[in-house]
Amino acid sequence: MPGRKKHHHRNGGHRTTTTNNNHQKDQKPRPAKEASPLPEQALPYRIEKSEIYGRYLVASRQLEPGELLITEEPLAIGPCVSGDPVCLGCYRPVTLASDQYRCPACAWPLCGPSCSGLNHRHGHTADECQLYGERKAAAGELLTDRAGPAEVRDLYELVMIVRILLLRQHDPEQFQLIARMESHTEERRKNAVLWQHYEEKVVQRLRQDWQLEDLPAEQVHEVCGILDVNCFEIGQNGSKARTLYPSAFLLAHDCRPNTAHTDDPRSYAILLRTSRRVREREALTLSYAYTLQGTLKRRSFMHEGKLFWCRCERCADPRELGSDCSALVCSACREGTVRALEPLEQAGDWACDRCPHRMGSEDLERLLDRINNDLESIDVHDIPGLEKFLLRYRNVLRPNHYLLLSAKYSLCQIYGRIEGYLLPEMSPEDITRKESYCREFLEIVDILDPGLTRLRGLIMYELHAPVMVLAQMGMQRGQISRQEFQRRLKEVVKLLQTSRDILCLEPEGSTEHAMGMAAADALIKMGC
Ligand SMILES: C[S@@+](CC[C@H](N)C(=O)[O-])C[C@H]1O[C@@H](n2cnc3c(N)ncnc32)[C@H](O)[C@@H]1O
Repeated sequence: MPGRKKHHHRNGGHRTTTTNNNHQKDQKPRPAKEASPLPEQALPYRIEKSEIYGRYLVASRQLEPGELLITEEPLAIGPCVSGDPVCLGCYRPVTLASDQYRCPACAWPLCGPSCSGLNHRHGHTADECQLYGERKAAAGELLTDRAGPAEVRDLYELVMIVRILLLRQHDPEQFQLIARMESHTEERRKNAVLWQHYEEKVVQRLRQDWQLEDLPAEQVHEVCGILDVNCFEIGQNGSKARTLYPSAFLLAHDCRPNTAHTDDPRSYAILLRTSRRVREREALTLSYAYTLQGTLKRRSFMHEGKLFWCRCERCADPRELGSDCSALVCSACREGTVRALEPLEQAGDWACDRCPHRMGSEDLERLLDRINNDLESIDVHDIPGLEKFLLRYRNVLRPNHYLLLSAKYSLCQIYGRIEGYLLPEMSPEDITRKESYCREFLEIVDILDPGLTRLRGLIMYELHAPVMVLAQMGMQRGQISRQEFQRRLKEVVKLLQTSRDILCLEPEGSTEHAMGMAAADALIKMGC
């Protein structure tokens, strides 16, 4: 699957938000109007409330893996907050060059005059275009190739906020569904840096530069909070957007969740399924953070954006449920393993299990940031670069460390798929390398993201090819017995069947669904 730009730990995951409307919270929560058309008593979940989670969903009966729980279109959608400009209609990348097509009325870049998102409620609407057109000098016209990434980011950040504020007048019912979400406004107000950022970049900008003086500052801050706490990051086939969904926002977070979600590339609807069996009354959970990140990073991400400290089983375990994906090699004795002493103490020390060496969490964070920057500077298609990265840090990080796994995941995907490394021209050593990276990665995904999850489906699909090719080579060269060949073939069939079953759950038109179909084809060709 060439074309991925970022390493795995930067991808995937979910983002969510909140509201501070206590009067609304006290009402009996009801599924939103766009939620499943099933009558309330037939829904596979119900809404509960707790001191810790606030509102959250629990299974109303035992649920089997792969059950579709929620499918609903977004209440609001907009570009992600990043320095990368996208089309306001379909969220695919655009440039800011002078020859980039732009909306004739408001001057924001678009992919082209026939973009499917033009005049569409999930894209660039006439209401938004009119407002931006009136503020051309404060918005669209600033988006040129002279604009730096921070300027571009600041302008794109405004889009979804403005879209939600426009709903106030144009669709008050829809706006109310968003306003009932958690915003954590009071806690956010106490964070001076965060509050100031939104005050300057959003509130003042909209009220002064955009001359929207009538916008109440409080309401704008509320919307910013709702977005930070409840947004999902979605996208297929190159498009990237953030969305608010009417019911899916209610799911609580867990770092080893029991649901998985994907989105329809045409309607942007979320499809949320159980990834494994869920007992009646068990909380339905998804991961707000990137599954393949270490505890320190996941917890600080959730604390900064979602305003809570995660205390799930994985976060509480220094070995992260046996995955050890935050473990380091001891820099003093070179033999022991360094792990958090008290993982739920964010500022607590990390210690070696063999010698008295200790490390403060701030030093550790600095070290991890440095290694992360190193990884990010390597192109995801640069096989020698990624291999060197693995060598450079093998005496610093344990093999399952999330930063090494991230590089290994990129390698799993590109070995066998790019020029110079296509399977027929790869050496048996390189094919074996692809196989072992896939196996190492799968072992960890089986622990941290088990069941019917996209990551498992993708990695199993990647693994079937080297197992098959090496089995054929071994047989041709007389290196393995017929019995061993049959055993390996059986594994290939199992891998293809599971990846087909997982990836065919992805929406039609997505790359993953196409891979699921390729797995199904391969099985037919093998007579299975
Ligand atoms: C997307 S909202 C979920 C719905 C929210 N509980 C509500 O009542 O609107 C995310 C918020 O739920 C709470 N939350 C979700 N998962 C949690 C967890 N594992 N531990 C503590 N709080 C959690 C936090 O307040 C978080 O900011």
